[in-house]
Amino acid sequence: MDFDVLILFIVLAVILLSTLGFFLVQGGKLLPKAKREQYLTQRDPDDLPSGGVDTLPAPTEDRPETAEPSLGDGVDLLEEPTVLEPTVETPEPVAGRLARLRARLVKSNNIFGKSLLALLSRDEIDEDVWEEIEEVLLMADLGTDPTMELVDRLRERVKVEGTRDPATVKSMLTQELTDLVDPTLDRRLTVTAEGRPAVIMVVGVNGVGKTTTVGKLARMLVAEDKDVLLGAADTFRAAAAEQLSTWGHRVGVPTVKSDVEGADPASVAYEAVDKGIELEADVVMIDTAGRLQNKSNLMDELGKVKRVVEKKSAVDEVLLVLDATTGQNGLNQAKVFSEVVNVTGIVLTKLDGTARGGIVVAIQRQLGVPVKLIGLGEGPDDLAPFDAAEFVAALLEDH
Ligand SMILES: Nc1nc2c(ncn2[C@@H]2O[C@H](COP(=O)(O)OP(=O)(O)OP(=O)(O)O)[C@@H](O)[C@H]2O)c(=O)[nH]1
Repeated sequence: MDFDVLILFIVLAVILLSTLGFFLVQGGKLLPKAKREQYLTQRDPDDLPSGGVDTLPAPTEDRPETAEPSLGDGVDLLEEPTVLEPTVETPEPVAGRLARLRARLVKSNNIFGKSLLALLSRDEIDEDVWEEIEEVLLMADLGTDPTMELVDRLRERVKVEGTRDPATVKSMLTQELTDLVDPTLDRRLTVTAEGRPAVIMVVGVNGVGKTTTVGKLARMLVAEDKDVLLGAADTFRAAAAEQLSTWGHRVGVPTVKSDVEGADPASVAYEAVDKGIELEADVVMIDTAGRLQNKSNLMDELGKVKRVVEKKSAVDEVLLVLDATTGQNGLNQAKVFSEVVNVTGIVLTKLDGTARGGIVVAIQRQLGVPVKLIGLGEGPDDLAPFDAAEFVAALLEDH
């Protein structure tokens, strides 16, 4: 009898232990599985791999619980560590930046203004002189139509006013060039949005200065007391995300990035905007990888980045970064990028290294999109809002 009770007891114990074991294993899987499903349903259906770019892997089962469950595996939010606080820099105020940087513009572009002034001050302006004037304007990348228009206007005025005195010539040129550059265009950046962060995407071909521009612009916004968040959607170049977060750290701005090389840029951009909304940032700025405008798969990928972000928030600005030293080639880039992502403003970089300032006019004419910012050096505060009158004054400044 005792033996039977013992057998019964052992059988019951075995059943109890195996049931417990079953639930323990399930319990270990349930939470991550639920999390993974939640993660997958949060992804955009459009957010599929394309052109050799991988989607971010879903969280693995042994992924530790974190305070940021909404971020996919491989996407980190780099909160500014407190140890960096003492080294956080105070960027230069935006007002008066172009005045400080004007010497650079004068140095690189003054030859253009000087030649024009000299030619127009000649005692006699014959056809050869007008041809020379045309040449100077074309060399400065003003573009054919604006050059012809300007020469016609100048011819008319010289005929009517008939004066060669340098001060008058200068004021005439200032007026005509300023009209061409168009002071009436709205060049303000949209950096506020109602009830959500303003979203700025930065696009362009390789090496034009996109990441540098995002970094410099973050500094400008911080100087205006904006809370900024950066999204490193340039997942193609290994060092780009690091480069961007370094810019962010310098002014105490967090960066959302992926630690998976070649991760889906649309995912990173989406997570950045998501995090920006959660943190109630004023502005989210998304850096994208450089891509040639004739690579259709890469241009499609860029379109997708914007579309995926738009599932979360409107995109307020798409800034196309153009390298001023590449001259007319920038026009082709601008055309194609505009078709894909509806460019709202141009950032013209490296104007410190070229006498081709006329490209400002050519681009605006061709695209109907204003130049909003200009880059005048590699330094952290060498980016300035573009101002038509200041720009022309710098072109014609004596020195
Ligand atoms: N002189 C000068 N150099 C600049 C300016 N803006 C950017 N640069 C330099 O241009 C180089 C390329 O800049 P990046 O910001 O890495 O360019 P990117 O477009 O992000 O490059 P990819 O990601 O490879 O496409 C760097 O050496 C910058 O310092 C500028 O206004 N003037």
